[in-house]
Amino acid sequence: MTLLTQSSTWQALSAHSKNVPHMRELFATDAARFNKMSLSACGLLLDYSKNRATAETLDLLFALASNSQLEAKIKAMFAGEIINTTEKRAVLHTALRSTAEQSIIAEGQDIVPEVQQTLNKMQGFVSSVTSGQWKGYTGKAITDIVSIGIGGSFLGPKIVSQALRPYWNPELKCHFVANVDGTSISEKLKLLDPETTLFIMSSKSFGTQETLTNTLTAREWFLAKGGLQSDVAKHFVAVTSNVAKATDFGIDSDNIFPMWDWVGGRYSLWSAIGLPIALLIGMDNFRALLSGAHQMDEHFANAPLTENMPVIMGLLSLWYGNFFNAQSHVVLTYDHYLRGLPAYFQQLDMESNGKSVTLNGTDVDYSTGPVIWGGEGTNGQHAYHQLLHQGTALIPADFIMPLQSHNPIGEHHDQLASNCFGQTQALMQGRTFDEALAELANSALPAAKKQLIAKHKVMPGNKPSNTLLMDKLTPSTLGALIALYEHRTFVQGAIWDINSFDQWGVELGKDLGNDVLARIGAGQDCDALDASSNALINLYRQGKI
Ligand SMILES: O=P(O)(O)OC[C@H]1O[C@H](O)[C@H](O)[C@@H](O)[C@@H]1O
Repeated sequence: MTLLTQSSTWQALSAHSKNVPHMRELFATDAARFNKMSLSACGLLLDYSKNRATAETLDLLFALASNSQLEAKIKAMFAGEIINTTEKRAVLHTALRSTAEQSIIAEGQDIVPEVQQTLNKMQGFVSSVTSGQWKGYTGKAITDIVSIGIGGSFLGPKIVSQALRPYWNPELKCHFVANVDGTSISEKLKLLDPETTLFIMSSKSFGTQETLTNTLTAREWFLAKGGLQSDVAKHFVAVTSNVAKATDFGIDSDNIFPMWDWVGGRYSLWSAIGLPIALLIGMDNFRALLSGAHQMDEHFANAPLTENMPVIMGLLSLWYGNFFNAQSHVVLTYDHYLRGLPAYFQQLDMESNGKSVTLNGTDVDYSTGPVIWGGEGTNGQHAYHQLLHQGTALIPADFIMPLQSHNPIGEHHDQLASNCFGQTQALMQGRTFDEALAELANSALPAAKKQLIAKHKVMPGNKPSNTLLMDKLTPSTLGALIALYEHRTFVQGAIWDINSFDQWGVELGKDLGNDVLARIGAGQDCDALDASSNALINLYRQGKI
């Protein structure tokens, strides 16, 4: 057994998990439950009262956090200690949204000045492109940006841009290409004019196959359409921590925006990887996004554990995963602009906490990161919510909704809000057999049939949810919201004692993919691998089944 599961707090939580009353009862016996179990910070309000938790539950969870040295681990991250031990890196995405007055040391050097310099370089670039001063090779202003990148170099820019659509510069369009499937880039290129298109190649490593291949294809297209090699600098810029490789690739050194080893890919939208966002919403709004995240950093670093939003959310999710066998967690966004957020949180959390050994290499004997999934409300209510209400799996849910809409037409927003709140209520209270039977009182069905139908209409309730509200979706509230989930992920990784900042599983896929590519391109059929892989490669080589 690991020290964690042997600990008296863990054992106490395990025993306590069998004795928590149904939430209906918890609400019926405490009119102040919402007041006690809700919290405001950084423009967000978290209602966590619809959870299977009593004061004793929370005390035990906070004790678990304290015993896991959570506060010291938070300090270590902010202080730039090498907490990504397998890759020997500090984890300092928080430095990207620090104030210019702060001083943050990584590997013996204050990194705030270079963060500020890069922001200033982004500012100059954004103003040059959006003012029309930056010209394409025929002297025309840029109208279209194509952001090429994958993983963290794609999801952050894409989803934040999508979320902040009301703030877009109407003169500019942005397209995202991630997939190496030639269809993705081909369909985009069909829409574009090489004279007015600017490509941003985003790759921290500058070694990711998909991104390099898509960039080469974009460059070939540009040259085939009439651009000259000497025009490439006007149409291609890169964001990378590997400046040497980008220069070798042919990107003009003035057009390279740096990032650093101490920023993980899935935490990088705050760096120059966020350039497509900055181009679309302008630098002031981009800085407001950073500032919202910075406020959440301050809250996370300074609020006591019992009033700390990421800590509370992290602990409650861990409670269900480790003590109620919940294997997934659903994120439901009641705002069309936030429809991409579940996919963003999916990468953030699953790539971070999909681990099974502790920092010192011991196999864990508890479950770690759950499957994160979700979608936009209200659409899910007409689909997978059925399983949330009556399925056999316990799936804790986060409901996220702004109180004010950017598009306040008629009764739309009232209906959206009523669906959001109605769902959390239904999940919590469910419907008893007697209630279901009473609803059938006026039907003409025979008594036995009523009993049967009532049985099918029973919903156990007691399904946990958090509700996160904000006044309005703005760059600042979005920044705080994303940072909240980053830190929630950190809290869980810290308690599980795993490295939330490496991704060896993803790396293996890349290595084997390259090996298979070489075998596909070889002059002969493959017989060196397992029978299935050999057969699949050879069928592919033949081009038919
Ligand atoms: O930015 P790049 O170096 O091209 O990396 C892109 C992506 O590659 C890998 O798959 C990592 O697991 C991701 O976290 C990363 O964001």
